[in-house]
Amino acid sequence: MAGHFKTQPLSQHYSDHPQFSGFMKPCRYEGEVQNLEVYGEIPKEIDGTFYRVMPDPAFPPFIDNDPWFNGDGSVSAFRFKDGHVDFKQRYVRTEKFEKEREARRALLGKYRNKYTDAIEFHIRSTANTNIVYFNGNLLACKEDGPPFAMNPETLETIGLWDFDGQLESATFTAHPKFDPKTGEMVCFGYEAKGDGTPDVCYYTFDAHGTLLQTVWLIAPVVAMIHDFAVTENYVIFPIIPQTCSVERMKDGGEHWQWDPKIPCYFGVLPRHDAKGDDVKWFRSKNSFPGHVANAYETPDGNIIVDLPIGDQNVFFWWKDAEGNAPIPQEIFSQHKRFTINPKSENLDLPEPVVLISDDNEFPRIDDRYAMTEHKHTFLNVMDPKLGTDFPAIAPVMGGGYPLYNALGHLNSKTGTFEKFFVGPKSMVQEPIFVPRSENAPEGDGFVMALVNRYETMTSDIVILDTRDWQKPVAEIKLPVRLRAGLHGNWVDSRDLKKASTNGVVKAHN
Ligand SMILES: C=Cc1ccc(O)c(OC)c1
Ligand SMILES: [Fe+2]
Repeated sequence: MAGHFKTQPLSQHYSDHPQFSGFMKPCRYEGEVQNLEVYGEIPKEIDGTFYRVMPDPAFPPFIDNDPWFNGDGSVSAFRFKDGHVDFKQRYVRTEKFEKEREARRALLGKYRNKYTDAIEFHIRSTANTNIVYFNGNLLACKEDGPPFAMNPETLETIGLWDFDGQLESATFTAHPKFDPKTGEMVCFGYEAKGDGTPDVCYYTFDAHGTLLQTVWLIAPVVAMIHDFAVTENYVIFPIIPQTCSVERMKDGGEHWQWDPKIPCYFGVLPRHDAKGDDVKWFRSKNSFPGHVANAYETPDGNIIVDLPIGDQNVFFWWKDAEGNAPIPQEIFSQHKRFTINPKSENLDLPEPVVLISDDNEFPRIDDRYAMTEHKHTFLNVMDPKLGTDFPAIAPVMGGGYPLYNALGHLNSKTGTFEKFFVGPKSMVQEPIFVPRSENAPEGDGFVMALVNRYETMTSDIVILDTRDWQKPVAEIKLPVRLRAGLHGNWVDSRDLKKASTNGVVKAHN
Protein backbone atom coordinates (compact mmCIF):
# COMPACT_ATOMS: atom_id res chain seq x y z
CA MET A 1 0.00 0.00 0.00
CA ALA A 2 2.68 2.50 1.01
CA GLY A 3 4.07 4.00 -2.14
CA HIS A 4 0.72 3.77 -3.90
CA PHE A 5 0.16 7.53 -3.60
CA LYS A 6 3.54 8.36 -5.10
CA THR A 7 1.91 8.09 -8.49
CA GLN A 8 -0.77 10.66 -7.71
CA PRO A 9 -0.28 14.09 -9.25
CA LEU A 10 1.02 16.57 -6.68
CA SER A 11 -0.30 20.07 -6.50
CA GLN A 12 1.91 23.03 -5.63
CA HIS A 13 -1.05 24.85 -4.17
CA TYR A 14 -3.67 24.11 -1.53
CA SER A 15 -7.16 22.99 -2.48
CA ASP A 16 -10.12 25.31 -2.06
CA HIS A 17 -11.78 23.23 0.63
CA PRO A 18 -12.99 25.45 3.51
CA GLN A 19 -10.14 24.32 5.81
CA PHE A 20 -7.62 25.76 3.31
CA SER A 21 -9.53 28.91 2.36
CA GLY A 22 -9.92 32.47 3.63
CA PHE A 23 -8.77 32.82 7.23
CA MET A 24 -7.84 29.12 7.14
CA LYS A 25 -5.38 29.47 4.29
CA PRO A 26 -2.13 27.97 5.59
CA CYS A 27 0.15 30.65 7.13
CA ARG A 28 3.43 28.75 6.59
CA TYR A 29 5.86 31.38 7.82
CA GLU A 30 8.39 31.38 10.61
CA GLY A 31 9.95 34.45 12.11
CA GLU A 32 9.65 37.13 14.72
CA VAL A 33 8.25 40.56 15.28
CA GLN A 34 9.61 42.69 18.10
CA ASN A 35 7.34 45.03 20.00
CA LEU A 36 3.90 44.32 18.64
CA GLU A 37 1.52 47.24 18.32
CA VAL A 38 -0.51 47.77 21.51
CA TYR A 39 -3.80 49.64 21.96
CA GLY A 40 -4.57 50.31 25.61
CA GLU A 41 -2.00 49.18 28.10
CA ILE A 42 -0.53 45.80 28.91
CA PRO A 43 -0.58 45.47 32.71
CA LYS A 44 2.99 45.47 34.10
CA GLU A 45 2.17 42.43 36.24
CA ILE A 46 2.09 40.31 33.08
CA ASP A 47 5.60 38.84 32.85
CA GLY A 48 5.93 35.59 30.98
CA THR A 49 5.10 33.87 27.71
CA PHE A 50 1.87 32.81 26.06
CA TYR A 51 2.63 29.75 23.93
CA ARG A 52 0.11 28.25 21.52
CA VAL A 53 0.16 25.81 18.60
CA MET A 54 -1.81 25.57 15.37
CA PRO A 55 -1.98 22.88 12.69
CA ASP A 56 -0.54 24.54 9.58
CA PRO A 57 0.24 22.23 6.64
CA ALA A 58 3.67 23.20 5.30
CA PHE A 59 2.93 21.42 1.99
CA PRO A 60 -0.32 20.89 0.09
CA PRO A 61 -1.58 17.46 1.20
CA PHE A 62 -1.98 14.83 -1.51
CA ILE A 63 -5.05 13.57 0.37
CA ASP A 64 -8.26 15.17 -0.85
CA ASN A 65 -10.13 17.11 1.83
CA ASP A 66 -7.42 16.51 4.46
CA PRO A 67 -8.83 17.68 7.82
CA TRP A 68 -7.52 20.69 9.74
CA PHE A 69 -6.22 18.31 12.45
CA ASN A 70 -3.55 16.87 10.11
CA GLY A 71 -1.46 20.04 9.62
CA ASP A 72 2.11 20.52 10.85
CA GLY A 73 2.47 21.96 14.34
CA SER A 74 3.48 25.62 14.23
CA VAL A 75 4.23 27.17 17.60
CA SER A 76 3.72 30.83 18.51
CA ALA A 77 5.37 32.49 21.49
CA PHE A 78 4.25 35.88 22.81
CA ARG A 79 6.75 37.11 25.34
CA PHE A 80 5.37 39.78 27.71
CA LYS A 81 7.62 42.06 29.76
CA ASP A 82 7.22 45.62 31.09
CA GLY A 83 4.16 46.31 28.96
CA HIS A 84 5.77 45.11 25.72
CA VAL A 85 5.25 41.95 23.74
CA ASP A 86 7.50 40.17 21.24
CA PHE A 87 6.28 37.48 18.88
CA LYS A 88 8.06 34.41 17.54
CA GLN A 89 6.78 31.64 15.28
CA ARG A 90 8.44 28.29 14.46
CA TYR A 91 7.37 24.94 13.05
CA VAL A 92 8.10 21.88 15.15
CA ARG A 93 10.81 19.85 13.38
CA THR A 94 8.96 16.56 13.36
CA GLU A 95 10.16 13.67 11.24
CA LYS A 96 7.26 14.47 8.89
CA PHE A 97 8.18 18.14 8.61
CA GLU A 98 11.87 17.47 7.97
CA LYS A 99 11.35 14.71 5.41
CA GLU A 100 8.71 16.67 3.54
CA ARG A 101 10.86 19.79 3.49
CA GLU A 102 13.73 17.81 2.03
CA ALA A 103 11.46 16.27 -0.61
CA ARG A 104 9.63 19.60 -1.19
CA ARG A 105 6.31 17.80 -1.09
CA ALA A 106 3.80 16.14 1.26
CA LEU A 107 4.73 12.56 2.08
CA LEU A 108 2.44 11.79 4.98
CA GLY A 109 -0.99 10.53 3.94
CA LYS A 110 -4.28 10.51 5.80
CA TYR A 111 -4.77 11.52 9.41
CA ARG A 112 -3.45 8.66 11.58
CA ASN A 113 -3.40 6.17 8.68
CA LYS A 114 0.15 5.02 7.96
CA TYR A 115 -1.09 2.76 5.15
CA THR A 116 -1.66 5.85 3.01
CA ASP A 117 1.84 7.34 3.40
CA ALA A 118 4.18 7.86 0.45
CA ILE A 119 7.19 6.75 2.50
CA GLU A 120 7.64 4.91 5.77
CA PHE A 121 7.75 7.04 8.92
CA HIS A 122 8.97 5.96 12.36
CA ILE A 123 6.92 8.67 14.04
CA ARG A 124 3.91 10.23 12.27
CA SER A 125 3.26 12.93 14.88
CA THR A 126 2.48 16.39 13.56
CA ALA A 127 3.03 17.83 17.08
CA ASN A 128 0.09 20.17 16.44
CA THR A 129 -2.31 19.97 19.38
CA ASN A 130 -0.85 21.37 22.57
CA ILE A 131 2.35 23.01 23.78
CA VAL A 132 3.11 22.53 27.47
CA TYR A 133 6.04 23.52 29.63
CA PHE A 134 7.65 20.79 31.72
CA ASN A 135 10.97 20.61 33.52
CA GLY A 136 12.72 23.22 31.39
CA ASN A 137 11.34 22.24 27.98
CA LEU A 138 8.33 22.87 25.88
CA LEU A 139 6.61 19.67 24.80
CA ALA A 140 4.74 19.85 21.48
CA CYS A 141 2.06 17.18 21.71
CA LYS A 142 -0.03 15.07 19.36
CA GLU A 143 -1.92 12.18 20.88
CA ASP A 144 -0.64 9.60 18.35
CA GLY A 145 2.98 9.58 19.53
CA PRO A 146 5.54 10.87 22.03
CA PRO A 147 5.98 14.66 22.27
CA PHE A 148 8.69 16.72 20.62
CA ALA A 149 10.77 18.89 22.95
CA MET A 150 11.48 22.52 22.07
CA ASN A 151 13.64 25.24 23.55
CA PRO A 152 11.25 27.71 25.27
CA GLU A 153 13.48 30.66 24.43
CA THR A 154 14.33 30.01 20.77
CA LEU A 155 11.54 27.57 19.77
CA GLU A 156 14.21 25.35 18.25
CA THR A 157 13.20 21.71 18.23
CA ILE A 158 15.38 19.58 20.50
CA GLY A 159 13.91 16.32 19.24
CA LEU A 160 11.54 13.49 19.88
CA TRP A 161 11.14 13.20 23.64
CA ASP A 162 10.96 9.82 25.38
CA PHE A 163 11.82 11.11 28.87
CA ASP A 164 15.29 9.62 28.80
CA GLY A 165 14.02 6.21 27.76
CA GLN A 166 11.37 6.05 30.52
CA LEU A 167 8.33 6.28 28.22
CA GLU A 168 6.72 2.83 27.79
CA SER A 169 3.59 3.98 26.01
CA ALA A 170 3.70 4.46 22.23
CA THR A 171 1.48 7.50 22.70
CA PHE A 172 1.31 10.58 24.93
CA THR A 173 -1.85 12.62 25.39
CA ALA A 174 -2.02 16.22 24.18
CA HIS A 175 -3.58 17.03 27.59
CA PRO A 176 -1.15 16.09 30.37
CA LYS A 177 -2.16 17.61 33.71
CA PHE A 178 0.09 19.39 36.20
CA ASP A 179 -0.40 19.07 39.93
CA PRO A 180 0.08 22.62 41.27
CA LYS A 181 1.05 21.27 44.71
CA THR A 182 3.77 18.82 43.64
CA GLY A 183 4.65 19.83 40.07
CA GLU A 184 3.92 16.24 38.98
CA MET A 185 2.88 15.68 35.38
CA VAL A 186 -0.02 13.23 35.09
CA CYS A 187 -0.23 11.59 31.66
CA PHE A 188 -1.77 8.81 29.63
CA GLY A 189 -1.71 7.39 26.14
CA TYR A 190 -4.45 5.45 24.36
CA GLU A 191 -3.89 3.02 21.47
CA ALA A 192 -0.80 2.82 23.62
CA LYS A 193 0.50 -0.36 21.96
CA GLY A 194 -0.13 0.95 18.45
CA ASP A 195 -3.03 1.57 16.05
CA GLY A 196 -6.18 -0.34 16.92
CA THR A 197 -5.02 -1.54 20.36
CA PRO A 198 -7.44 -1.14 23.29
CA ASP A 199 -4.52 -0.56 25.67
CA VAL A 200 -4.46 2.61 27.72
CA CYS A 201 -1.28 3.51 29.57
CA TYR A 202 -1.52 5.77 32.62
CA TYR A 203 1.77 7.23 33.89
CA THR A 204 3.14 10.07 35.98
CA PHE A 205 6.42 11.97 36.27
CA ASP A 206 7.72 13.97 39.19
CA ALA A 207 8.59 17.64 38.67
CA HIS A 208 12.15 16.72 37.67
CA GLY A 209 11.11 14.25 34.97
CA THR A 210 11.51 10.95 36.86
CA LEU A 211 8.86 8.36 36.00
CA LEU A 212 6.84 7.56 39.13
CA GLN A 213 4.38 4.91 37.94
CA THR A 214 2.97 3.14 34.90
CA VAL A 215 -0.40 1.39 34.89
CA TRP A 216 -1.70 -0.52 31.85
CA LEU A 217 -5.44 -0.93 31.40
CA ILE A 218 -7.87 -2.02 28.71
CA ALA A 219 -10.58 0.23 27.30
CA PRO A 220 -14.04 -1.26 26.50
CA VAL A 221 -13.79 0.09 22.91
CA VAL A 222 -10.92 1.27 20.72
CA ALA A 223 -11.98 4.88 20.53
CA MET A 224 -10.61 8.37 20.98
CA ILE A 225 -9.61 9.54 24.47
CA HIS A 226 -8.61 13.11 23.73
CA ASP A 227 -8.59 14.74 27.17
CA PHE A 228 -8.91 13.40 30.71
CA ALA A 229 -9.57 14.59 34.25
CA VAL A 230 -7.50 14.36 37.41
CA THR A 231 -8.47 14.84 41.07
CA GLU A 232 -6.42 14.34 44.22
CA ASN A 233 -7.15 10.60 44.23
CA TYR A 234 -8.58 9.65 40.82
CA VAL A 235 -8.01 9.92 37.09
CA ILE A 236 -11.01 9.87 34.75
CA PHE A 237 -10.91 8.94 31.05
CA PRO A 238 -13.89 10.15 28.97
CA ILE A 239 -14.13 8.20 25.70
CA ILE A 240 -15.34 9.96 22.55
CA PRO A 241 -17.49 7.54 20.44
CA GLN A 242 -15.13 7.75 17.46
CA THR A 243 -13.90 4.21 16.94
CA CYS A 244 -10.85 2.82 15.16
CA SER A 245 -10.65 -0.10 12.71
CA VAL A 246 -7.28 -1.19 11.36
CA GLU A 247 -9.05 -3.12 8.58
CA ARG A 248 -10.68 0.10 7.39
CA MET A 249 -7.33 1.87 7.58
CA LYS A 250 -5.67 -0.84 5.47
CA ASP A 251 -8.33 -0.22 2.84
CA GLY A 252 -7.25 3.40 2.75
CA GLY A 253 -10.13 4.55 4.95
CA GLU A 254 -10.30 6.75 8.01
CA HIS A 255 -8.76 5.99 11.37
CA TRP A 256 -12.01 7.13 13.02
CA GLN A 257 -15.68 6.41 12.52
CA TRP A 258 -18.48 7.85 14.64
CA ASP A 259 -20.48 5.13 16.43
CA PRO A 260 -23.90 6.45 17.54
CA LYS A 261 -24.66 3.14 19.30
CA ILE A 262 -22.00 3.06 22.00
CA PRO A 263 -22.21 4.95 25.28
CA CYS A 264 -19.96 7.76 26.30
CA TYR A 265 -17.70 5.94 28.77
CA PHE A 266 -15.98 7.54 31.74
CA GLY A 267 -13.18 5.29 33.03
CA VAL A 268 -12.34 5.94 36.69
CA LEU A 269 -9.00 4.73 38.05
CA PRO A 270 -7.37 5.46 41.42
CA ARG A 271 -4.61 7.98 40.79
CA HIS A 272 -2.12 6.32 43.14
CA ASP A 273 -1.09 2.65 43.58
CA ALA A 274 -3.64 1.35 41.07
CA LYS A 275 -3.63 -1.88 39.09
CA GLY A 276 -5.06 -1.92 35.58
CA ASP A 277 -8.16 -3.87 36.58
CA ASP A 278 -9.07 -1.32 39.25
CA VAL A 279 -10.55 0.79 36.44
CA LYS A 280 -14.36 1.12 36.38
CA TRP A 281 -15.97 2.07 33.08
CA PHE A 282 -19.02 4.19 33.88
CA ARG A 283 -21.51 4.92 31.09
CA SER A 284 -23.47 7.95 29.97
CA LYS A 285 -25.66 8.27 26.85
CA ASN A 286 -23.98 8.43 23.45
CA SER A 287 -22.55 11.93 23.23
CA PHE A 288 -19.37 13.85 22.50
CA PRO A 289 -17.28 14.78 25.58
CA GLY A 290 -15.11 17.82 24.90
CA HIS A 291 -12.27 19.41 26.85
CA VAL A 292 -12.25 19.00 30.60
CA ALA A 293 -12.35 22.25 32.61
CA ASN A 294 -11.36 20.58 35.87
CA ALA A 295 -12.26 17.77 38.25
CA TYR A 296 -12.21 17.44 42.04
CA GLU A 297 -13.58 15.41 44.91
CA THR A 298 -16.33 16.51 47.26
CA PRO A 299 -16.16 15.90 51.05
CA ASP A 300 -18.69 13.04 50.65
CA GLY A 301 -16.39 11.21 48.25
CA ASN A 302 -17.94 12.01 44.88
CA ILE A 303 -15.97 13.08 41.83
CA ILE A 304 -17.05 16.25 40.02
CA VAL A 305 -16.07 16.60 36.35
CA ASP A 306 -16.94 19.79 34.42
CA LEU A 307 -16.79 19.72 30.63
CA PRO A 308 -18.58 20.77 27.46
CA ILE A 309 -20.48 17.85 25.99
CA GLY A 310 -22.62 17.64 22.86
CA ASP A 311 -25.27 15.27 21.55
CA GLN A 312 -23.70 15.14 18.12
CA ASN A 313 -20.46 14.14 16.48
CA VAL A 314 -18.37 17.31 16.89
CA PHE A 315 -15.71 15.83 14.54
CA PHE A 316 -18.22 15.87 11.68
CA TRP A 317 -15.56 15.09 9.04
CA TRP A 318 -15.25 11.55 10.52
CA LYS A 319 -18.69 10.23 9.69
CA ASP A 320 -20.68 7.23 10.92
CA ALA A 321 -20.83 3.87 9.12
CA GLU A 322 -23.74 5.12 6.96
CA GLY A 323 -21.78 8.19 5.92
CA ASN A 324 -23.89 10.50 8.07
CA ALA A 325 -22.59 13.52 9.92
CA PRO A 326 -24.18 16.59 11.45
CA ILE A 327 -23.93 19.86 9.58
CA PRO A 328 -21.24 21.99 11.23
CA GLN A 329 -23.54 24.93 12.03
CA GLU A 330 -25.75 22.67 14.15
CA ILE A 331 -23.02 21.24 16.37
CA PHE A 332 -23.54 22.41 19.92
CA SER A 333 -21.92 21.64 23.28
CA GLN A 334 -23.24 22.69 26.66
CA HIS A 335 -21.03 22.99 29.72
CA LYS A 336 -22.09 20.21 32.08
CA ARG A 337 -21.17 18.88 35.51
CA PHE A 338 -20.96 15.12 36.04
CA THR A 339 -21.07 13.69 39.55
CA ILE A 340 -19.49 10.25 39.77
CA ASN A 341 -19.52 8.06 42.86
CA PRO A 342 -16.35 6.03 42.33
CA LYS A 343 -17.59 3.37 44.80
CA SER A 344 -20.92 2.85 42.99
CA GLU A 345 -21.80 -0.63 41.72
CA ASN A 346 -24.20 0.95 39.23
CA LEU A 347 -22.11 1.91 36.23
CA ASP A 348 -24.82 4.05 34.60
CA LEU A 349 -24.06 7.64 35.51
CA PRO A 350 -26.74 10.05 36.70
CA GLU A 351 -27.64 12.84 34.23
CA PRO A 352 -25.16 15.70 34.39
CA VAL A 353 -26.25 19.21 35.41
CA VAL A 354 -26.09 22.01 32.81
CA LEU A 355 -23.76 24.82 33.97
CA ILE A 356 -23.80 26.86 30.75
CA SER A 357 -26.50 26.38 28.13
CA ASP A 358 -24.79 28.46 25.39
CA ASP A 359 -22.66 26.59 22.88
CA ASN A 360 -19.15 26.59 24.36
CA GLU A 361 -15.75 24.90 24.33
CA PHE A 362 -12.09 25.35 25.35
CA PRO A 363 -12.74 25.80 29.10
CA ARG A 364 -9.78 26.95 31.21
CA ILE A 365 -9.39 27.56 34.91
CA ASP A 366 -6.90 29.23 37.21
CA ASP A 367 -4.42 26.35 37.01
CA ARG A 368 -3.30 26.91 40.59
CA TYR A 369 -6.65 25.30 41.51
CA ALA A 370 -6.36 22.28 39.20
CA MET A 371 -7.49 18.99 40.78
CA THR A 372 -9.23 20.85 43.64
CA GLU A 373 -12.52 22.76 43.71
CA HIS A 374 -12.51 25.65 41.23
CA LYS A 375 -14.94 28.56 41.21
CA HIS A 376 -13.88 30.28 37.98
CA THR A 377 -14.08 28.94 34.43
CA PHE A 378 -13.05 30.89 31.34
CA LEU A 379 -14.11 29.62 27.93
CA ASN A 380 -15.14 30.26 24.34
CA VAL A 381 -18.84 30.86 23.70
CA MET A 382 -20.93 31.05 20.53
CA ASP A 383 -24.02 33.15 21.12
CA PRO A 384 -25.53 34.22 17.77
CA LYS A 385 -27.67 36.79 19.61
CA LEU A 386 -24.57 38.85 20.37
CA GLY A 387 -24.65 40.19 16.82
CA THR A 388 -22.03 38.52 14.65
CA ASP A 389 -22.35 39.75 11.06
CA PHE A 390 -22.23 36.31 9.45
CA PRO A 391 -23.13 37.46 5.89
CA ALA A 392 -20.19 39.90 5.96
CA ILE A 393 -17.56 37.45 7.21
CA ALA A 394 -18.77 34.18 5.68
CA PRO A 395 -16.90 34.70 2.38
CA VAL A 396 -13.52 34.99 4.16
CA MET A 397 -13.94 32.81 7.24
CA GLY A 398 -12.93 29.53 5.66
CA GLY A 399 -14.20 26.53 7.58
CA GLY A 400 -13.61 23.23 9.26
CA TYR A 401 -12.84 24.86 12.59
CA PRO A 402 -15.07 25.78 15.54
CA LEU A 403 -16.45 29.33 15.74
CA TYR A 404 -16.85 31.30 18.97
CA ASN A 405 -17.80 34.95 19.20
CA ALA A 406 -17.32 35.61 22.91
CA LEU A 407 -15.16 34.91 25.93
CA GLY A 408 -17.18 33.61 28.87
CA HIS A 409 -16.43 33.81 32.58
CA LEU A 410 -18.43 31.48 34.81
CA ASN A 411 -18.17 32.36 38.49
CA SER A 412 -19.66 29.47 40.48
CA LYS A 413 -19.21 31.38 43.72
CA THR A 414 -21.53 34.22 42.72
CA GLY A 415 -23.47 32.16 40.17
CA THR A 416 -22.79 34.70 37.42
CA PHE A 417 -21.89 34.10 33.79
CA GLU A 418 -20.45 37.05 31.87
CA LYS A 419 -19.77 37.20 28.15
CA PHE A 420 -17.40 39.49 26.33
CA PHE A 421 -18.41 39.79 22.66
CA VAL A 422 -15.32 40.14 20.46
CA GLY A 423 -17.13 42.14 17.78
CA PRO A 424 -19.38 41.59 14.75
CA LYS A 425 -16.58 40.65 12.35
CA SER A 426 -14.38 38.55 14.64
CA MET A 427 -14.07 35.13 16.26
CA VAL A 428 -12.03 34.16 19.30
CA GLN A 429 -9.71 31.23 19.99
CA GLU A 430 -8.92 29.37 23.24
CA PRO A 431 -8.25 31.63 26.26
CA ILE A 432 -5.53 31.32 28.87
CA PHE A 433 -5.53 32.74 32.40
CA VAL A 434 -2.69 34.72 34.01
CA PRO A 435 -2.90 35.28 37.79
CA ARG A 436 -2.43 38.92 38.85
CA SER A 437 0.35 37.82 41.19
CA GLU A 438 1.67 34.61 42.71
CA ASN A 439 -0.68 34.94 45.70
CA ALA A 440 -3.70 36.54 44.04
CA PRO A 441 -7.07 34.96 44.92
CA GLU A 442 -8.50 32.37 42.52
CA GLY A 443 -9.51 33.90 39.19
CA ASP A 444 -8.06 37.35 39.95
CA GLY A 445 -5.92 38.30 36.99
CA PHE A 446 -6.06 38.43 33.23
CA VAL A 447 -7.48 36.33 30.43
CA MET A 448 -5.99 36.53 26.96
CA ALA A 449 -6.90 34.96 23.66
CA LEU A 450 -6.18 35.31 19.97
CA VAL A 451 -8.94 36.99 18.01
CA ASN A 452 -9.45 36.42 14.27
CA ARG A 453 -10.20 39.80 12.66
CA TYR A 454 -11.95 39.10 9.37
CA GLU A 455 -11.97 42.71 8.18
CA THR A 456 -8.18 42.96 8.15
CA MET A 457 -7.48 39.20 7.92
CA THR A 458 -5.01 39.59 10.78
CA SER A 459 -4.92 38.40 14.39
CA ASP A 460 -5.07 40.30 17.66
CA ILE A 461 -4.49 39.28 21.25
CA VAL A 462 -7.22 40.62 23.48
CA ILE A 463 -6.48 40.94 27.21
CA LEU A 464 -9.32 41.16 29.73
CA ASP A 465 -8.98 41.96 33.42
CA THR A 466 -11.16 39.49 35.31
CA ARG A 467 -12.31 42.45 37.48
CA ASP A 468 -13.91 44.12 34.42
CA TRP A 469 -15.05 41.61 31.84
CA GLN A 470 -16.58 44.13 29.43
CA LYS A 471 -13.61 46.24 28.40
CA PRO A 472 -10.23 44.84 27.30
CA VAL A 473 -7.23 46.44 29.02
CA ALA A 474 -5.18 45.89 25.88
CA GLU A 475 -5.49 44.82 22.27
CA ILE A 476 -2.30 43.67 20.63
CA LYS A 477 -2.14 43.81 16.86
CA LEU A 478 -0.23 41.22 14.90
CA PRO A 479 0.76 42.31 11.40
CA VAL A 480 -0.06 38.76 10.26
CA ARG A 481 -2.83 36.19 10.38
CA LEU A 482 -2.72 33.14 12.62
CA ARG A 483 -5.24 30.54 11.44
CA ALA A 484 -7.21 28.51 13.94
CA GLY A 485 -5.10 26.81 16.58
CA LEU A 486 -5.86 24.32 19.29
CA HIS A 487 -4.23 24.83 22.66
CA GLY A 488 -1.87 27.13 24.45
CA ASN A 489 -0.52 27.81 27.89
CA TRP A 490 0.89 30.61 29.99
CA VAL A 491 4.40 30.20 31.37
CA ASP A 492 5.25 32.81 33.97
CA SER A 493 8.85 34.02 33.83
CA ARG A 494 9.33 33.18 37.52
CA ASP A 495 8.59 29.53 36.69
CA LEU A 496 10.91 29.59 33.68
CA LYS A 497 13.75 30.80 35.87
CA LYS A 498 13.11 28.12 38.44
CA ALA A 499 13.00 25.40 35.84
CA SER A 500 16.12 26.37 33.96
CA THR A 501 18.21 25.30 36.97
CA ASN A 502 16.79 21.80 36.83
CA GLY A 503 19.53 20.31 34.73
CA VAL A 504 20.62 19.24 31.35
CA VAL A 505 18.19 18.37 28.62
CA LYS A 506 18.81 15.14 26.79
CA ALA A 507 17.70 14.74 23.21
CA HIS A 508 16.53 11.55 21.54
CA ASN A 509 15.78 11.01 17.89
C1 LIG B 1 -9.48 18.99 19.55
C2 LIG B 1 -9.16 17.73 19.52
C3 LIG B 1 -8.16 17.03 18.75
C4 LIG B 1 -8.17 15.65 18.80
C5 LIG B 1 -7.25 14.93 18.07
C6 LIG B 1 -6.31 15.59 17.28
O1 LIG B 1 -5.42 14.88 16.52
C7 LIG B 1 -6.30 16.97 17.21
O2 LIG B 1 -5.35 17.52 16.37
C8 LIG B 1 -5.20 18.88 16.26
C9 LIG B 1 -7.22 17.70 17.96
FE1 LIG C 1 -7.55 19.28 22.94
